[in-house]
Amino acid sequence: MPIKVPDHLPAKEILASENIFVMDESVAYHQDIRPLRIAILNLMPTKETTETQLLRLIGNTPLQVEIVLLHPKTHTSKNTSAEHLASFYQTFDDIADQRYDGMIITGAPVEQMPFEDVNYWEELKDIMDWSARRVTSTFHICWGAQAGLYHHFGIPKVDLDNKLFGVFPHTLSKRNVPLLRGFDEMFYVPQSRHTGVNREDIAKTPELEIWSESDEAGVYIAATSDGRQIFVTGHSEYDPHTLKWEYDRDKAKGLRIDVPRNYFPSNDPTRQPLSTWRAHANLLFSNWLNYYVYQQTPYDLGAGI
Ligand SMILES: CC(=O)SCCNC(=O)CCNC(=O)[C@H](O)C(C)(C)COP(=O)(O)OP(=O)(O)OC[C@H]1O[C@@H](n2cnc3c(N)ncnc32)[C@H](O)[C@@H]1OP(=O)(O)O
Ligand SMILES: N[C@@H](CCO)C(=O)O
Repeated sequence: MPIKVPDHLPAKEILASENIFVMDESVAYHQDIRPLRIAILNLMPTKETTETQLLRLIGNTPLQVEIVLLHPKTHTSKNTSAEHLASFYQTFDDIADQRYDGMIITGAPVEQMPFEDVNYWEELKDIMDWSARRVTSTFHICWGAQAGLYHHFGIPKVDLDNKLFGVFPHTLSKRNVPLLRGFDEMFYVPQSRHTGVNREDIAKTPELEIWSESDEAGVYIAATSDGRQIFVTGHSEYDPHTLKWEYDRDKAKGLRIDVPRNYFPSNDPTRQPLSTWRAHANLLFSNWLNYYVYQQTPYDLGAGI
């Protein structure tokens, strides 16, 4: 939450230059409070795991948040039961006439096929177009970020020579960005993908800025300068054991898979991995909810965006 200070206090300028959020008394006086409405488009096959991971991070805020879970109606889920979807999920048709304060579009294990071969691609394009008009800020994760960069800006995804798999050091590429408030100069992020997006393609797109990247893992966060569209290539939401689960799964299937980098103590897969990214993940989501959703969204959603 912001620090509220008298309008002309000298410290205000210093704190603002340090990327600390300071709010004028006059703004604070006029700020109304209501629960935030967040839609999560869950494209993962492991839906219940992803729900838990995202809700854990979204729940780490003093703000009240109302969640609607969405799944694509043009895809029949193999790994999630129809009962679970019927009990807890809606589809885009149910909410298309509404506005939301925030939206999260998750990753999906379809990165190695062309976007157009994904059976819910047409539906996803409609949802992404709607999000640009009707959602204050949309947070895209991994394949969701690749899909958003491709659909909104024509940026292609590219195959990597080897799966990018492990926990990698990342740095800040732009200072004074509210999403990165409180971040360390270097922080860790799990990455688990066979594809990526070329830095040059993002850098030459006038609407986009690069906010964080990694020597080994490439661009981590790109966004429109107003933060209404945020694209995050890694999986900060992953639990401590998620990469181990993916590694064991692929080993059991006889697939060629390297030990995830910088993950197991001494790179020994028989040892228990430790989370080194949880603090940054919590900060990333609480900054997004606060600065790009709560502080930006109109009190009366019907009247705004
Ligand atoms: C790059 C990123 O975004 S990383 C995020 C993705 N990561 C993950 O999904 C990790 C967890 N997933 C997994 O471990 C595996 O997908 C498993 C174990 C759940 C299932 O694997 P498999 O049995 O090999 O594949 P399966 O045939 O069930 O398809 C897996 C998923 O791919 C997706 N998929 C496959 N083909 C298509 C297609 N043509 N169109 C759309 N989705 C497709 C679906 O989401 C499907 O699962 P769902 O029907 O339950 O939604
Ligand atoms: N993180 C995913 C990548 C596949 O898209 C997995 O390992 O299943």
